Amino acid sequence: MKKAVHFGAGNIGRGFIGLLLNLSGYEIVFIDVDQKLVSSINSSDSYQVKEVGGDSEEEYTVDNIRAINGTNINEVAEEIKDANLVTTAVGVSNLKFITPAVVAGIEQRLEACNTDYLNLIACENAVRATSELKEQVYEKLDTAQKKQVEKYIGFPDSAVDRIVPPQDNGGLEVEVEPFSEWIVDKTQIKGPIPDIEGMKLTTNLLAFVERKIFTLNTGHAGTAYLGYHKGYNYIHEAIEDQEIETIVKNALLESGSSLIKLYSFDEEAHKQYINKIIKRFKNKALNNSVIRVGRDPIRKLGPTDRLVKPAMRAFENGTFPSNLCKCIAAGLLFDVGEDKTAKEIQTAIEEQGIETTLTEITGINPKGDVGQEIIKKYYQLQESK
Ligand SMILES: NC(=O)C1=CN([C@@H]2O[C@H](COP(=O)(O)OP(=O)(O)OC[C@H]3O[C@@H](n4cnc5c(N)ncnc54)[C@H](O)[C@@H]3O)[C@@H](O)[C@H]2O)C=CC1
Ligand SMILES: O=P(O)(O)OC[C@H]1O[C@](O)(CO)[C@@H](O)[C@@H]1O
Repeated sequence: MKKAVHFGAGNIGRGFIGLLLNLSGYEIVFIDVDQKLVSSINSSDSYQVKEVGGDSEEEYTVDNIRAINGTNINEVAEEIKDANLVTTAVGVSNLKFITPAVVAGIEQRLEACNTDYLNLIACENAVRATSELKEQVYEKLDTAQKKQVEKYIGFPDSAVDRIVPPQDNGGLEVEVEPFSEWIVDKTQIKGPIPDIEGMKLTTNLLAFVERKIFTLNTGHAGTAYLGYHKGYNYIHEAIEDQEIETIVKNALLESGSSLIKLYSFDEEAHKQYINKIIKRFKNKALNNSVIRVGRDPIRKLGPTDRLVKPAMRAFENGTFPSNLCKCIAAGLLFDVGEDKTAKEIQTAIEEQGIETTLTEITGINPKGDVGQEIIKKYYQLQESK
């Protein structure tokens, strides 16, 4: 049986990548730092994945699973030594923490003269997350090792699209939306293409990953921040608010204006793509909380992330991003007490004011047209609270 080592046994790990690997006949070794989760996987033969909120609600059993605590680097390396595939869904900022185990696993393969091809695919919400992991891994390898790795080990980038909210059942079962899309860069795969059900291949990954992140994630973050501001608990409630739906839809059209130009997308097809995403946000069965979707606003309001990058691109391409500016302004007002970076933003605003904070978080010049618009919207939203 083929073996996949998957880092991150959370929502996407169990509810999407784990499911596809199981459907494709892989044994899955989950690596996680949450010991409770590790023990729970090891004491279960299987778990259920349920599609909710669609026309047909499929249910799947994922079996052939076991788990290892990610802090046991040697044990993880032993598994990578003879694995057929390595995948991750740990959160892009955690990739640096799995690098030591990945490097140790690669070293073990090299020492064992294992020349079977291996591909490592990061399934994270970021443009070129696998390339980021590859860079971190390469920093730790010497020239001879890198030469071998270049021959046998691929680091394909990918785009992952499936909404899987946090689960509150206390077990391993995961409820997911029916839609899913996993697109992998074919040009970066080493050796034969892994046969994975539901994994699509492309030679133009950047177009797909940017289309996904600067539409779905842009819209999700905007809905979360505007929804939180208006006192909604869930994404589906927020997007049913006509005012929020209009702002989010227009923000996606602003973002889309550059995507259409950059990647020659068909304008009508892109509008349909936006409409379908807004419909997915309306899935009541997911109970996706605005606090979770908006989590970590410092990352989500970063210069290359889902709101600021499309806003600046739209502006540079001649579309004024007033709706994206409103979403960014709402993000700066996301004062969720238990969210570490939301708190940091609020403290920065209190201590040094909105202008300096805006530049620090987003890289946007507060005196420029976009900066001025965000600040104006920030004060308007603050007053309307
Ligand atoms: N949930 C969703 O709807 C989607 C999530 N994503 C992306 O997938 C990734 C994972 O997201 P979720 O599954 O929602 O998060 P999650 O928080 O449910 O799962 C992440 C898991 O990774 C584990 N983890 C963290 N650091 C680790 C480490 N150093 N070693 C091993 N395990 C570690 C955590 O303990 C947790 O179990 C993120 O990059 C997210 O942006 C992408 C598309 C959709
Ligand atoms: O980006 P994060 O904080 O990991 O959150 C998970 C993400 O998963 C999604 O729900 C679906 O891709 C996003 O909208 C959300 O931002």
